[in-house]
Amino acid sequence: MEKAAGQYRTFDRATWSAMGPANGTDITPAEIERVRSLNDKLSIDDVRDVYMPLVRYLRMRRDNYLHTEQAKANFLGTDDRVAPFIIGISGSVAVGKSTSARLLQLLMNRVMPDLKTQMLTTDGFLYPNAELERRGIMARKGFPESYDMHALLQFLIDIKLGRAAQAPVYSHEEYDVVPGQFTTVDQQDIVIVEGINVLQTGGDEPIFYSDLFDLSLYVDAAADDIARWYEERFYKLLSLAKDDPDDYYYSYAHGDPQRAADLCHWAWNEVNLPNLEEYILPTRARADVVLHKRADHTIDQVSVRRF
Ligand SMILES: Nc1ncnc2c1ncn2[C@@H]1O[C@H](COP(=O)(O)OP(=O)(O)O)[C@@H](O)[C@H]1O
Ligand SMILES: CC(C)(COP(=O)(O)O)[C@@H](O)C(=O)NCCC(=O)O
Repeated sequence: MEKAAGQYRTFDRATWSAMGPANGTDITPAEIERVRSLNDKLSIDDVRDVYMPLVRYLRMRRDNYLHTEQAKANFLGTDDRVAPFIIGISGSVAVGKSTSARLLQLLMNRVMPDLKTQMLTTDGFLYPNAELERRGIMARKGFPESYDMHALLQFLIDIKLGRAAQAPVYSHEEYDVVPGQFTTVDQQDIVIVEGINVLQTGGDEPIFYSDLFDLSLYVDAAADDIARWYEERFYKLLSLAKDDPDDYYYSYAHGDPQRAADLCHWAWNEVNLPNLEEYILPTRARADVVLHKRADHTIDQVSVRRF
């Protein structure tokens, strides 16, 4: 699905940055390092020019949501606590969604200390490898059918109903879901959910799972740039894995370099790129805000959806 003509207003970085707060940001280089993913790039200028105006925009949208929900409750005569505001962050594998998600959590907690903001990823809802093997879809990890969409939908519904909700945890090092490990979301005001599938509809479920998101962001870049970032990250991960026998990449880090190169090539060309083209990019036109990255990972354009 291409963006409809006029559907978005696109701002270059200088114009967008003027919408930020006058006093910039007090984020420190150490905090930036803490949220930055391996091989991603993030600077204080990026925080000031792109993310501070974005946090202002998200805050305005959440304030409006709160007013609408309170007005609805008054009209209906209910005294329900306003449900958490759920923000989704989507985009390709290796585009840097996690950096954006962790940074937004940090900034929102800083700018709105009276509100509780939590961030989590959807990869915990991937079926465990044993189940992917049983279904014969091990080479489809990340595609819609590799997620337990029913569980993910129920998780988001529980959050909206104000119940304590538990998300399973995925380990990239083990390349599998970790048995018995969970992240709990309870009584938050804002929940940031990051994953390649957050703008998808959710298969045969009665409600569109994407409808549970109150606002969505899409991190966008040219596929050739993301392919290069994926490869650079792959070799950094390989180097980090060489001293850890439990890491999925350990045997690749020590074996024939061609075997490692083949894995990298296969994972991008046969799994992550087709997934981007067939299932992730087509959802971009539903995002409320699109952050576009250049080849050097810096954001040069911000598009805000008008309708
Ligand atoms: N094999 C791996 N081992 C350790 N960490 C990984 C591995 N693959 C990805 N990651 C990390 O997991 C996070 C999510 O990666 P990914 O799903 O590709 O999305 P994105 O790059 O858009 O955040 C990133 O922080 C990335 O650095
Ligand atoms: C776990 C992933 C599907 C990403 O999931 P996400 O956190 O974006 O929901 C992806 O990182 C992955 O493992 N893809 C399979 C092919 C590969 O090894 O890259």
